[in-house]
Amino acid sequence: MDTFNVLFIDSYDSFTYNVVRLLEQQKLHESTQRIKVFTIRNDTFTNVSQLKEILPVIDCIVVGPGPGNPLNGSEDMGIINELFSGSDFQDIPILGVCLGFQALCHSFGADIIQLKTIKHGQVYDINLYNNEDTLLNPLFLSFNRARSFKATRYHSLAIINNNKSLIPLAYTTDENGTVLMAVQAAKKVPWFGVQYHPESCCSENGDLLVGNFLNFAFDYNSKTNTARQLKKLSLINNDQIKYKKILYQLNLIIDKKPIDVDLSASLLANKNECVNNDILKKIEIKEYSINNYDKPNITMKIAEDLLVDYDKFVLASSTVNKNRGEWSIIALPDSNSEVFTHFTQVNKTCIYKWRDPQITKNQLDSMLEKSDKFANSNAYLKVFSEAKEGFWKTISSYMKNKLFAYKNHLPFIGGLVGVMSYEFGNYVQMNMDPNDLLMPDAKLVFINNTILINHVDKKVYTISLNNTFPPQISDNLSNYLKDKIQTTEDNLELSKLPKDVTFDIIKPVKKDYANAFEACRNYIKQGYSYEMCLTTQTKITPSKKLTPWRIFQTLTRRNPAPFSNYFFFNDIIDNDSNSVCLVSSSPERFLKWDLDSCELRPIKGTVKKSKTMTRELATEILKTPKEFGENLMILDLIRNDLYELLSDVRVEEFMSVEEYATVYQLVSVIKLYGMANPQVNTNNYVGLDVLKHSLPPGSMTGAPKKKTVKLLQQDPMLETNLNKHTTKDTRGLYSGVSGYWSVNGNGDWSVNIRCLHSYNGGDDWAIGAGGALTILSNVEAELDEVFVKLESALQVFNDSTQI
Ligand SMILES: C=C(O[C@@H]1C=C(C(=O)O)C=C[C@H]1O)C(=O)O
Ligand SMILES: NC(=O)CC[C@H](N)C(=O)O
Repeated sequence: MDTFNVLFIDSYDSFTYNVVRLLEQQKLHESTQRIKVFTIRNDTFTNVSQLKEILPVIDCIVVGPGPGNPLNGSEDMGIINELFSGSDFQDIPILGVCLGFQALCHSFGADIIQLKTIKHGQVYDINLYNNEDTLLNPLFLSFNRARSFKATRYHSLAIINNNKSLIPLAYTTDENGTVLMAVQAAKKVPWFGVQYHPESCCSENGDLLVGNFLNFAFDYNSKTNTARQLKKLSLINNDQIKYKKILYQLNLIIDKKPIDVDLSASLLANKNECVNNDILKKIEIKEYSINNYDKPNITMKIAEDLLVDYDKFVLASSTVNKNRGEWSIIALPDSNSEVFTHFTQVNKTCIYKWRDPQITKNQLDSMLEKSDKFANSNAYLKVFSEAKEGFWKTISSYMKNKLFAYKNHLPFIGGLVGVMSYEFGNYVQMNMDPNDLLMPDAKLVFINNTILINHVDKKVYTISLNNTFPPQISDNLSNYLKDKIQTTEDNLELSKLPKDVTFDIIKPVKKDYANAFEACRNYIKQGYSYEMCLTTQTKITPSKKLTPWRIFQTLTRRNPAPFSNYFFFNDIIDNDSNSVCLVSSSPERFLKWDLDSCELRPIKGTVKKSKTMTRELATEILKTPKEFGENLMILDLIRNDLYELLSDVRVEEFMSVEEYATVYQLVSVIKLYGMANPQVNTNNYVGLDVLKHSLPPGSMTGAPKKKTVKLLQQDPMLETNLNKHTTKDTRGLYSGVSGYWSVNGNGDWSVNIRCLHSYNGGDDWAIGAGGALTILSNVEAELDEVFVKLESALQVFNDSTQI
């Protein structure tokens, strides 16, 4: 079947694929042609004549939203201004959305202004002009003229229509007065534009609008004898094929290849064959009941009472809620555990075994410095050059023949656990200074032996992938769980750190924050960003070293959270003092996946708890335009990240209020379905692809992601100046993720916030804290919010147990 080809021009926006999917979901009334959207960037071509070449096989063009301003020319717009100003495209239907709309209007001589009151993530009533021009206008066909409809706005700039050749179709009213919301270009030119975002999950009639445009384009192409149509008809078959090929190749420029096409196949194939699977023969699972004691701190008790002498990673829930915090995981690395470390600073990966007696810190350092490729024959050790991209491949090829769908109701039965930094995510650049200390950006350890705790069903499981679960631990555990656990009262001492240790704490400076805040505001005003997550770092140096575990014990008691993680990577025998550590008490799941679906739970919107701040009051505050807009922007951004890969994305919870130890948070839940259906998931994506694709978490960047990450990182007045007291220029593990990828195909990763991290085994620590800035933010309130978040982890170093 022939397709109706839409060329989508993306300006590196974070809402692009919401529009693309909306277009694809529409149907043509007069044709059975399927709508196919080909997406390119505004700078994919260096000039429009290259685009002109393929016009005969394109049925219409959609120019999407994006950061920047048409007045800045090609730097922000690529070929878009040229497209609208040249005469070669006046016979192809074009729809401009937001930035695309502004560029269209600008090409007709309309003025672009900065709105006095800027609107980002705000829902407004859109009204149609009630006059001759709009009554039968194809763009708003079947719209109910008697009433307005709601739509989301994301714009700093607006159009003043002082030009007769632009026909105004819709408007809204706000503090700025009447703001133009939709136009048709001069009557003979088949171009339309909308200032609002029809693709936002809060916009009404988005499908009707884009459907109308596509149907208009179809009619226009069939009824109008344009030069383009004539050229299309005159193309001989071979040329048609040639141009179509070019179009399909263009669509591949934005790389959406899965990390490894075989991953999902091997997972699903193994599902049926697992009875004969060699791996399965070695698996050993024991189940215990814990009816005696059901507090979430059972995880800590097991670790404290039974595992003192063992290396362990803990992914605990210290609060239990439906669908998050139901499970705790204690992962036990041992000499069989492979450790995968990636350093983005030098583009290198190391692989070795956990605490291999033959590997020393010096040896590893010198290899990292010197060799491009090195394998040590005595020890199991590999050091080689690869970029982030390569590291994803390295871990997936390691896991490939270990994956098998088995006991999928258990979240984790063994597999990779670990941490990833902010810098490990997309768009973040590292500027390496040769004198910088090397800090790993991803650390993953393969776990064979696990203790799994289900807080809801009150069950404990011991699981070994290779029949090596330490008998000592399972014996002790079984006795421990059989006896009524005596110490139901928690040891209060642990909610404080030892009295004889003092802490030197360096916090960010208010003035630097105010400067950075102002700089962010300017970027937002100019239309470069809609929301920026500005973050700070606080440095803590203890007078005497405390173990990471001791700090974790206090943190989980002081700030219970569904994602309380403990990672101490003392994986080289003589290197405890240089080890990476993360102790977190995060409320925020980034991404959970199973074989068929993914769940993301971005948090945006924070209110401090206090005696007078009730849940009702917090709910009221959290639904004000400021918090609503903050959350909606990230919600739409996450939809976009998922839609880029697959088509079945649903908002399952819309801005729920959740209560934590020190704050109320506004949370939305977005799910992606259809990964197990090969007809839908034609690229064979698995959860790991979604993780790779959507890091760093949108809630830690702001929107649009690419431009905002760049501004946060490269403008020296922002995070660089604000965090100069920490000497390092990176966010590190803060703003990254930690979690697992189980061999049964499940995964769960939380955002590293409300956490402490150290790169020297705990000699000093950093706490990151930040918040999203929008045009509605106020500097005092934002700084307060940063300190509230900071305090949720920093309170560990206060003497009091009061919250
Ligand atoms: C940046 C932090 O938190 C992020 C920002 C939030 C906000 O702006 O409301 C809420 C949760 C997190 O996504 C932090 O805790 O440091
Ligand atoms: N969402 C957009 O496309 C925004 C367009 C433009 N950068 C503005 O701020 O007005």
